Amino acid sequence: GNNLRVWKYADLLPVKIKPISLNEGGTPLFRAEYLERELNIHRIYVKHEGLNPSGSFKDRGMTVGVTKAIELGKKAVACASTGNTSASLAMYAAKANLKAYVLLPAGKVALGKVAQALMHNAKVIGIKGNFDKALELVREISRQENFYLLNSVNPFRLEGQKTIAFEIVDELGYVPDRVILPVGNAGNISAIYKGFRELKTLGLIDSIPKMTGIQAKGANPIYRAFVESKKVIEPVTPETIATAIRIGNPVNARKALNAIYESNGLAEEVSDEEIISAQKILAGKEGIGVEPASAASVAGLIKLAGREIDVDETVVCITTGHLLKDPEAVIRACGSPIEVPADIESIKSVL
Ligand SMILES: Cc1ncc(COP(=O)(O)O)c(/C=C/C(=O)C(=O)O)c1O
Repeated sequence: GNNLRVWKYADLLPVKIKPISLNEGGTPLFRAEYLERELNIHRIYVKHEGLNPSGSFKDRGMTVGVTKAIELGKKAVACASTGNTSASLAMYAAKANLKAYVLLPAGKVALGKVAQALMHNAKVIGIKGNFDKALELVREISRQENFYLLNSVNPFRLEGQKTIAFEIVDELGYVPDRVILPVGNAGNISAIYKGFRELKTLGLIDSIPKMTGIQAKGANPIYRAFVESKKVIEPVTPETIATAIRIGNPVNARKALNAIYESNGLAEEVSDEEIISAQKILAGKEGIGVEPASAASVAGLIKLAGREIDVDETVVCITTGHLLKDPEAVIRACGSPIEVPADIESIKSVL
């Protein structure tokens, strides 16, 4: 079997059979020393979920969700996706010998994610519409075709993702003051909050971190609801280079706003420029390579430092996806490599 990681917490996961597992979870909690110095904040950790088998945190939800599909005798699984859910679904469905169907917003999914969904043998369908439309369609198609729907409307996805909270407490040995993460469909912030709430109910911890959700300025319905202290959102037409969180009508908005309010947390928005700047700092100064949407958590940290975040806080930023997911975004941000004649002089002229 696997070396336990997510399934170390099997007693808190709603699955009876042997799990479909690819060694998901157990991701590192890196100390962000450059950012601590720059922002003058006591402790900053980065939990790099890009180091999961498919390169994103989605694997935690899929190991539980796909195992549940087997338990329920399903023959096919499906999802709509901005990319990472589809990559993870395809990978776990392959392991489980299940048919996988994914709907993607055509032309708006990072190349690495499409490559994964294709090679892991999913039926990959691009629709001429946004993620929100794709989700609406895949819910109807799954009903008609009896596919097991594995978007985060499926509670078993959130059960797996709550293990992020368990690992943070296990690794730190205490509860951090704040957890900062990017928010798109808002499943992850809801799941992590649930994890902390369960630990508190079990008497294993006595405080809960301030859940701090970061959205792209162009896809910010939860941020807008938060600033107006609302419990429901107004959908927006999403636009951001952080295509993983290019979502206008998050299905878990109510749970996410509840998590933010109950934990005395907050929501913040960051521009595409702030996201790319944070992506470069993480890679160039901390050695942590993430895709644009993941860097939103650190862009939010930078924006909130000195304003909402106290200097003596211990903060955990969740970076949700690996840099390799979106190589084209890197070329756009850094430019292409310089090309020179193959001789010493030419090389020395550009060092
Ligand atoms: C890298 C990355 N960072 C953050 C998010 C936001 O998490 P949620 O707020 O739980 O949605 C996603 C989400 C991706 C999808 O929604 C999908 O793959 O369909 C992501 O891939």
